[in-house]
Amino acid sequence: MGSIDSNTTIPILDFSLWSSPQSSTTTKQRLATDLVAAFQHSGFVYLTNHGLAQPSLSTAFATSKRLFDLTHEKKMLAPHPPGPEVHRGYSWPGLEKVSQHLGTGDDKDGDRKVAERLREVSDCKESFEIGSEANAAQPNVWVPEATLPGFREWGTVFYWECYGVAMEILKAVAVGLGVEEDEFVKYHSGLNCQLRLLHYPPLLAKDVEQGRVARMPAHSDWSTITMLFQDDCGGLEVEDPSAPGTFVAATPVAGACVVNVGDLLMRWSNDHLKSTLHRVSLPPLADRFVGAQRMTRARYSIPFFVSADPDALVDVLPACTSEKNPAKYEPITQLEYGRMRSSVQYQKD
Ligand SMILES: O=C(O)CCC(=O)C(=O)O
Ligand SMILES: [Fe+2]
Repeated sequence: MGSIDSNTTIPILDFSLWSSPQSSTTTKQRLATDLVAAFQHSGFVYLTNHGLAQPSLSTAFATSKRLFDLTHEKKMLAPHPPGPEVHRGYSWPGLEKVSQHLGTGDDKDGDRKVAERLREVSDCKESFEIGSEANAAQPNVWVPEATLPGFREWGTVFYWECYGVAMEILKAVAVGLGVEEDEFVKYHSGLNCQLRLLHYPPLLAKDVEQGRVARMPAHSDWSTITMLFQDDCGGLEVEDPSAPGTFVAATPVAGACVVNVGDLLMRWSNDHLKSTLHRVSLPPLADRFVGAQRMTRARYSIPFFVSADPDALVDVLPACTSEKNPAKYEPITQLEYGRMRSSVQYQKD
């Protein structure tokens, strides 16, 4: 499981140094260099003044709560379609893990036992996935308007707000790597990003302490980058790439967006930028467990996965290679890459 090292910090950068119209070229360049350095060393950064206004974020969290407060039956009016192809709509607690485990097919008895065990821990998280309305391959699955008025409109507008900020971040990454500002943006029309609402319901402290439940196990993201908004609960932990097995608490920083490198950008940059393992564990403070049946508090988070267009050809940037460090990867389209990753995911454990 590894230990937690709270002394190691994830850098905090003021993104207005990049995006403000008053910023000089030198200031922008410095921010871009610092951003790339953070992505190179930790794979994670906090951005303050990222450009998403506080009222918009407050509305996003309030909307997420309105959604998850609906009854199970109402949320199930927008179910995540079965199978690995389409990631849209509502995933009820336990679905994602169970379907991963049941996908292997070659050890039915083992699969069943794992699934049963996971059902016992089924309250670990629920999620709702939203994409671009233009993405015909991944059609959105909406809760009916009468059930959750305004949800569809909010989701559509917020998706594009996140996209706008993401493109500024990708421009800064490009400049920090010494390539054309639009090097990544040109492959990200916004068609293929994914907005996820996450709710981690309260857990019984003793179940957690005895290791029967987890919130989200360690993983890396498949995206180019991920932007993550989290409430003040805490629990996100990030592996220190220089000390594998050591996880650092990504403590909530008020108003900041956590941004991390995904696997696709790691490949694009010839492993120069790190797609770091991260997980959601328990809120760290003892005072968040209260009462006789001590429970952890609930947690809400909102990741926005910034993904390249399906036909984007992801080829290692020459700027990230040298004679001593040639390209480690063949060119691959985002679509092929995604397929390769989901087939591996469905085979493993
Ligand atoms: O909830 C969080 O803070 C992290 C979520 C996450 O890592 C993911 O959805 O990939
Ligand atoms: Fe993640």
